[in-house]
Amino acid sequence: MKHIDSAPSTPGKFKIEKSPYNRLRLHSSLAKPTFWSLVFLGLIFVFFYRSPPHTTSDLSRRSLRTTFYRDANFEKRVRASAKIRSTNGISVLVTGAAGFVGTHVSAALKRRGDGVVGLDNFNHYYDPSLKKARRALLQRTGVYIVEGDINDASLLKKLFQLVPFTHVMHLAAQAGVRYAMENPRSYVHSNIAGLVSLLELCKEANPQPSMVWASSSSVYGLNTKVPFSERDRTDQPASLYAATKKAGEEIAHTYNHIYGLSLTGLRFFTVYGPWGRPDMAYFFFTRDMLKGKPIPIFEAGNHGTVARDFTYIDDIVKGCLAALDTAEKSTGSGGKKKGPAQLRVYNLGNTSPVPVSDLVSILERLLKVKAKRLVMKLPRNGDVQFTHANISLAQRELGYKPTTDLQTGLKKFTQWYLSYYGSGKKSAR
Ligand SMILES: O=C(O)[C@H]1O[C@H](OP(=O)(O)OP(=O)(O)OC[C@H]2O[C@@H](n3ccc(=O)[nH]c3=O)[C@H](O)[C@@H]2O)[C@H](O)[C@@H](O)[C@H]1O
Repeated sequence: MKHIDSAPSTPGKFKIEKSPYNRLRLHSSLAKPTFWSLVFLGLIFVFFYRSPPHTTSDLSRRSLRTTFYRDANFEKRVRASAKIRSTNGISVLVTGAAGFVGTHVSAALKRRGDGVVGLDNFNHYYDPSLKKARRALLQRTGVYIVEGDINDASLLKKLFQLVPFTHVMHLAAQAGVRYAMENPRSYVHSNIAGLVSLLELCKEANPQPSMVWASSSSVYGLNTKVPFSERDRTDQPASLYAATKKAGEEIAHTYNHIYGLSLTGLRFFTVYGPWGRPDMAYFFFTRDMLKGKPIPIFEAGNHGTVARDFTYIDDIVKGCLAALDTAEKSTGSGGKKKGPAQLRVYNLGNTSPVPVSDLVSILERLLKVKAKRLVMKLPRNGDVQFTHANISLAQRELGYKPTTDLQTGLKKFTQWYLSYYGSGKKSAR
């Protein structure tokens, strides 16, 4: 898997002794604060203003990005994609539309006659050819995906000028709990800076759209009270990914409070299914089992079971659409709040956790191969031992009712996997 950002920028590696400024510091007490101010400003620059991809091709793509949307064809495509074809239909900007959940949600909205415009930066966190294949799939249903980043304020502004979106389905994010230790800045870039960039546009828009966005089951972190309820504590994240999603929930509170934006966060529980994410365990277990490679299965201390409340994509899509359909209008306009607005958070899980070893047994039966199980200790890099959703709030307020068990869902996934990659030669990266 290629990484978004391989440029080293670890502040700990900053070798202050070798700096020429060091000598100046010894000779002038006046220079001391200046030197440290420079170091401080430098660090701020490195952490907050440098966007993750920095290759030459990325830079040229960025300059293209700022101009391509002045093209009349671009405007025509966006408007056509945003066209509402049903009575009471809504007009939705879907961020992360070439992602796993984004593709399924966009297709479902389009199918029922809503206007949908996609936005995706097609980054290289996992194989972008899968994202392009999802884009082709959506193109056939009439959904156009604009290639761009949620941090690109002028692009967002342009899209809001072209289409008075009633709703934003915000699914663009840096996902994955373990990768956060490799590339922490990409999480800040997408899940915090990107979210704020989008909320800034939403708050300025007239009319303001209602936003539904992807939070995560990982916000429950080290919480041990099961099943996880929205009322439980979420102040002990076990990964930076979880921390950025939790920060997103607090940021949502602020924009709701100050600007009257209607905001709904959905805590997804380990979503799986066809067209899924190759970085997730069920996906790469399938790939590696078919190749005869060993698969690492985590267990907690004292041979404790590691389990997940795996949730099938179609159930998640129903939850997303229900959240959009029950979202009240934002109350502000042009950056001004006119009254209190809706602020919601829901668990979208399956309510039946399954041990990871059972998931592997199901895959063995479906793929007709014996897994080479490599049982190992749960690494301390962000994983939690189990997740289990209490979904009564979503049931009551969204009519959310998951109907797909893991066996059925994985059957659909493996059928898709084998038809997309074949059983061996062309396998997922
Ligand atoms: O609900 C979420 O909010 C998150 O769900 C997903 O995270 P997780 O639930 O951790 O899924 P995933 O990596 O597939 O690991 C599944 C299981 O396999 C175990 N696991 C994993 C890797 C491995 O090599 N071995 C192993 O046993 C592992 O310990 C775990 O028990 C999304 O990736 C994340 O973006 C976020 O959306």
